[in-house]
Amino acid sequence: MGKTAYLVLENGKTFRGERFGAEGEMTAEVVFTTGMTGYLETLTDRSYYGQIVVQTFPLIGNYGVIPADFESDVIGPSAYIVKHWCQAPSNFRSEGSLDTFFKERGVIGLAEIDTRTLTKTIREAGVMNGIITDDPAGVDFQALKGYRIEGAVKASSTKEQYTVRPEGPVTKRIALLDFGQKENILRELVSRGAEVTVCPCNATAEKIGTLDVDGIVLSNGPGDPAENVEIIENLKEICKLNIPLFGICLGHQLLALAHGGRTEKLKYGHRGANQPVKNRLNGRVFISSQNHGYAVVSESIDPEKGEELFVNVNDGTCEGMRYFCCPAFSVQFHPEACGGPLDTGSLFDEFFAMMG
Ligand SMILES: NC(=O)CC[C@H](N)C(=O)O
Repeated sequence: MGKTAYLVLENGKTFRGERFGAEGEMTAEVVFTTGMTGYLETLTDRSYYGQIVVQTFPLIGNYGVIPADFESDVIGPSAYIVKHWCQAPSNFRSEGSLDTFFKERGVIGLAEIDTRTLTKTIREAGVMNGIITDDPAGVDFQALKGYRIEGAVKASSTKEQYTVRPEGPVTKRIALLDFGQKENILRELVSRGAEVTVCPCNATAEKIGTLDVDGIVLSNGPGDPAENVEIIENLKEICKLNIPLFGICLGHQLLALAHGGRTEKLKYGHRGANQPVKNRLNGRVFISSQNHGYAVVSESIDPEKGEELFVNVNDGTCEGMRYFCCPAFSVQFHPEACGGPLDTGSLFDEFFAMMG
């Protein structure tokens, strides 16, 4: 049995649990994901920077730790909450248990939490901050309420530009702006024969112009999209290069902001592997993998500049845009999946077709 620790939410609600992984205290925004599998992809997704992730699926860790499934070389979430964690994982690819993995990486895990009640609380009251602590009576609620995720993209992006080449012949050259990218975006591009130059988040139009690329991809990433003022200004110039552009998740949000649009924070976001999205051009519905707390307000974009391409079937929020003023389209969900369904992977093919 692990040592007792607590999750205290900013509304005062307290949940008792048992520690695994690293010791210590952690304050962050508490969000839930409904993915039944794919916990390794979730744990290594840097878009969870500054967040404590709650898994609604009650048993996590049963297939152990499989590095080949990682979406980055760091743990994205600040801490991790589950109902049960599996102490005897079994899988031919497994290289260890969650407990050891968390201890090695200094990440706090909390198990035996009533994740159903916790999820309902967040769903009804909206996303809020929380602290994992051994001393629930000593929580400073003012500090807890004041916690904000800041500087997340800069902290997550690569500092140095680097290039990844395909094994076979190079079909296209792509610049990938790394805002905290998931590795599978890179894999999807390289597997289609692209030579991909991964650029730091603040790469300018001038810099991208010198790379002589056929296309530009804007990656996913953490935090409030509107906070990235410098990147949004750069994107306005990048759009003027008139090179085909594909934005994913944070990339989609930043592209909308660069087109004069607005983003809003959703009550509790979309995180999981079964979010239905509808293509407004042909009415087809796809099941998608998602992890976002903000959404583009599609009406805030000048209809002369762009239109909504995908909409969420559950709540009607914007899931994709296409633009008329430059060769660009973007999606809020994850066509690269990992975890989750591969239904929308063909969007990478559409992007390659766009590059000619
Ligand atoms: N996965 C992402 O790119 C997330 C985008 C943004 N940080 C949000 O929460 O909405």
